[in-house]
Amino acid sequence: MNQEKKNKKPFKHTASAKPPKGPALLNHEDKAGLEVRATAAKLLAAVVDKKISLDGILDPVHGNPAYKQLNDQDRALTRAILLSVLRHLPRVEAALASLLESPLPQGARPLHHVLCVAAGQILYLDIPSHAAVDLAVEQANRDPRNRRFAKLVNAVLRRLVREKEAVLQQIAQVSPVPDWYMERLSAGYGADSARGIAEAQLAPPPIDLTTKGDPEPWAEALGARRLPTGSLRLPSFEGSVASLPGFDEGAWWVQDVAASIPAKLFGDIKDKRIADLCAAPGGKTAQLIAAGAEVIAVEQSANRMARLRENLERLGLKADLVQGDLFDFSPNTALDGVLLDAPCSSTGTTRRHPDVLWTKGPEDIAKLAALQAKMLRHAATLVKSGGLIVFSNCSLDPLEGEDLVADLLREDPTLERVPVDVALWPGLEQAITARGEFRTTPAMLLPSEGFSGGMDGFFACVLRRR
Ligand SMILES: C[S@@+](CC[C@H](N)C(=O)[O-])C[C@H]1O[C@@H](n2cnc3c(N)ncnc32)[C@H](O)[C@@H]1O
Repeated sequence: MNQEKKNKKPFKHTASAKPPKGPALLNHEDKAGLEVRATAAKLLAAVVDKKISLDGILDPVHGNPAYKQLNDQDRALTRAILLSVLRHLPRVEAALASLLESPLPQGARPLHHVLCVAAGQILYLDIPSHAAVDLAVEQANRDPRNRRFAKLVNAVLRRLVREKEAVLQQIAQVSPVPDWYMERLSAGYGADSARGIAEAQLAPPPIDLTTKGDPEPWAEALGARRLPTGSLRLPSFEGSVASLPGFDEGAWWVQDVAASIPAKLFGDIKDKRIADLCAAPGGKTAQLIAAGAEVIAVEQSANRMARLRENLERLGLKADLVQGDLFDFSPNTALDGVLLDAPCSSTGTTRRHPDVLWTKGPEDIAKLAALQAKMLRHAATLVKSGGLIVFSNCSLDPLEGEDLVADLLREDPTLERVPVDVALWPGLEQAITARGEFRTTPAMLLPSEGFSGGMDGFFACVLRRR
């Protein structure tokens, strides 16, 4: 018993264990593997220490140079490692802490990142553990800042490999999200639901499609699951969606099931004039056009407007495109409807963007909520009497949704809420609040045979100008 306890002692920073490999001549595969891990550690630092968004870093054109110089296969591996580490970061850190006798020295962030990248692979990815350990030790050896810790890296990671199952059980008790975020989730949803949402967002999201016309034939052609909104969920799939039937002919586009809800809230919009004020990359614009509306798509970013244009071209859909700030947009005649799918903290999309929880904080949420309230006030001036305003975003925070709308309705008596009719949304009753607003979370939509569950966190509601 004593002996066993002794063996389980956490490692000191000076721990001596099996000597790590010194700098050695690496074969081609090892070299590539090392480059991937070094890049992953560097990019992890950019996200958690410099608060740079992963989308920007991994952009194939404007992204990080170290990432851009990798081949496609190595980029995919780097991305998979980063997503996995960021998704599970509090638990990865807890696993490492349980194996260390004392915390790493304050300035040892490069070492922290090397260890996290390796531990994330060992715990959560289907990558041979010995490769993760050997490459991390080699990485430490090659970096003068980390060299003196190479033995520690070797010892800690080897023990993590040996004790993986026990460690996984132990860290399952640790909150999977940062404390600030768990506090906000708990305040908004109650402790139990908050925990459910935090666990649900650990699952990588499935791919959902919205079809231009009848989804039924495409459900069959793609072997997809039909969701309550009419969206299609692909079975587990690796590769490019561009290779699937229907892509080239523009029969569908990728859109999370939750993101497909706001545009549907207008009801029948055939021949109505609707402005989509935050339009790119255009998923909701496409839905509005496909439903028969005459659409004006407003988008501030030139790059994102170019993407929207490309997307509409592939889909064979036409809108009036206005590139500019929505605050400068005022059409000659009042509109039948306006969709404001506003820029937000994106906390509802952490299944695919786990970096959000490390690059954003409560102060960003407050700032974004204030901007959205200003946008919504402007949006409301653009519709005629009786016209509808659909407001939505992909945040889970009530400050950016329920609270903001309640404040606006209190201050502007010319607006009223049009409650969503639960009877029209069979299968999604759980997502409609007592006030008649949509509130989806990653913990909603149960899995069915062969298909995963879940949906992005979204807020959506309908307002009418009296
Ligand atoms: C959440 S995204 C919209 C997603 C889009 N509705 C869709 O379904 O594909 C928000 C968009 O608003 C744009 N945006 C932000 N501020 C804006 C402004 N002041 N005027 C117009 N567009 C803006 C951003 O560039 C971004 O493309």
